[in-house]
Amino acid sequence: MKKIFDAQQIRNWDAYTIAQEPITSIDLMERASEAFTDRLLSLFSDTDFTIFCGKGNNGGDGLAIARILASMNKKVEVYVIEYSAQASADFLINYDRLAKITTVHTISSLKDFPVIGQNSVVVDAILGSGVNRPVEGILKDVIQKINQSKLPIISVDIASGLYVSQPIAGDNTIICPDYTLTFEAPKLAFLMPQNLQYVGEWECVPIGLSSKYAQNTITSYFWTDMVSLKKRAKFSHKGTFGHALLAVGSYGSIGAAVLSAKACLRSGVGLLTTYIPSCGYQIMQASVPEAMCQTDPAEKELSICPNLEKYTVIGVGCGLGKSNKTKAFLKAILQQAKSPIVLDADALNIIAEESNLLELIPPKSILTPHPKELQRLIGAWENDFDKLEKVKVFSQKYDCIVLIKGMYTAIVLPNQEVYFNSTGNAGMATGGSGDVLTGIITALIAQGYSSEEAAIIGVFKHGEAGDMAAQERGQMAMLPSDIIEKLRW
Ligand SMILES: NC(=O)C1=CN([C@@H]2O[C@H](COP(=O)(O)OP(=O)(O)OC[C@H]3O[C@@H](n4cnc5c(N)ncnc54)[C@H](O)[C@@H]3O)[C@@H](O)[C@H]2O)[C@@H](O)CC1
Ligand SMILES: [K+]
Repeated sequence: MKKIFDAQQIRNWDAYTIAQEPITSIDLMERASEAFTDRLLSLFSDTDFTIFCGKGNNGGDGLAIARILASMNKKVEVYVIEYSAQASADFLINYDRLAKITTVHTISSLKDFPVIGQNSVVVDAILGSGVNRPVEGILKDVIQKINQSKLPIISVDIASGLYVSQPIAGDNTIICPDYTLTFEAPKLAFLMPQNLQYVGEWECVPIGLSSKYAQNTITSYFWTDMVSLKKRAKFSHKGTFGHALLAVGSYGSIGAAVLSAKACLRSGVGLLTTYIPSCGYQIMQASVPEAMCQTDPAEKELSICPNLEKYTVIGVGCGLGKSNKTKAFLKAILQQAKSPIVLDADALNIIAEESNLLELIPPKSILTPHPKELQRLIGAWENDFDKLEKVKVFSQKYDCIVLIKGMYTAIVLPNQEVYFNSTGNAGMATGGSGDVLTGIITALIAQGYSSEEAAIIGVFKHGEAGDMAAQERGQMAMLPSDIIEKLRW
């Protein structure tokens, strides 16, 4: 798990490391530039490099990277953009160091913009995490020219012009990189779908910033790049791992019920009962013999709430449909459930239509909407940051955990913490993936994980299994049932 910091916290992290390690700021810049260059060369070993530098510390990095590349006999052209009379102290030191070994060009107007060789990659070291306003004048012109170059662009730390943790206005001019190699930790901006073109592929390059600072600094944003599981006790029996009820399915959607049940069983649940419309009985018994099966008196839909007393946790929603009988069934479930439940798909659509049901959701329940379902619950949003804020308000108001599903699924907790998930791929954007996730999360709660843990771990393992399935089959061919097959705990 990594913490995600805002621009001010990043500055403080830098300063703390300089004071506590101790290391001079110019040496920290050198360390960052060496780490960047290492990774750059593993991506592009046979190319030339054209480096555009601003005059802050991001530009200072660019100059140091140029010097390191030149010292390795790489062909490097360096351009400093003259948008300001001021420059940072470390920029100036690196300028002098570089000017001793090579020519440093300047760009004062567009006529200074070079013709870049076709074998070159462009390194964007114009503005970094210090950007605080839209670019104008020569900066804007150069960024536009670079974006038009059609050459691979690698941004140092963050694309020039992109804010670390705030939305950008529609007309901002920003570098559109192929790669961002960012220092130490992810930036919130990278995780917002609207910024995709301003990030490209991204990865963190460790530069040894203080781990103590990271531990002691409070943030509400986290990056889940690993999870830890509880050890399964040796002397255990099926009762140790809970008894889950999955109330799922309707005529034509028994497949959703089957997927959620299989995923639940593959995720360590002790006992599973599926509660389905009677039309699904044979299908369920034949395809999931490990699960007990109880049927609703109605043939094609769920209509009556079963006795919930013996269950550790209830997952409800996959393939449910929205008939009036099912609406009444859901209301009864919400009224009778005594502990958190997992709500998916049509359970959420019904709640969105009948907002009086919101108050009935048991505290710490988990809601797993896809984007359309989310919009029905919280209304439209202006941008991804606004969406996040609206979900946070909703989560706190109804004391529930809400997933914003998609690339980097965000798990929003009632305490306002947000966990962005690192696993998963576009091959999972297909009907049935959500049913698998519901099964996984339900199983984790049955085994005694808190709702928060179950959501974070479940989303991570779901994505991890999806990545393995994609590796084997390719994103287009993989099925939700492949995700289940790839689950490993
Ligand atoms: N934070 C860290 O841990 C480290 C940071 N380093 C580098 O330092 C960068 C941050 O350096 P700085 O804080 O100097 O930030 P920048 O290099 O982003 O430059 C900020 C400067 O540009 C000005 N500026 C901001 N927006 C502008 C705009 N739209 N048009 C014109 N001028 C604008 C600001 O007033 C400020 O003077 C990082 O992105 C990274 O590349 C590295 O050297 C290593 C360590
Ligand atoms: K940059």
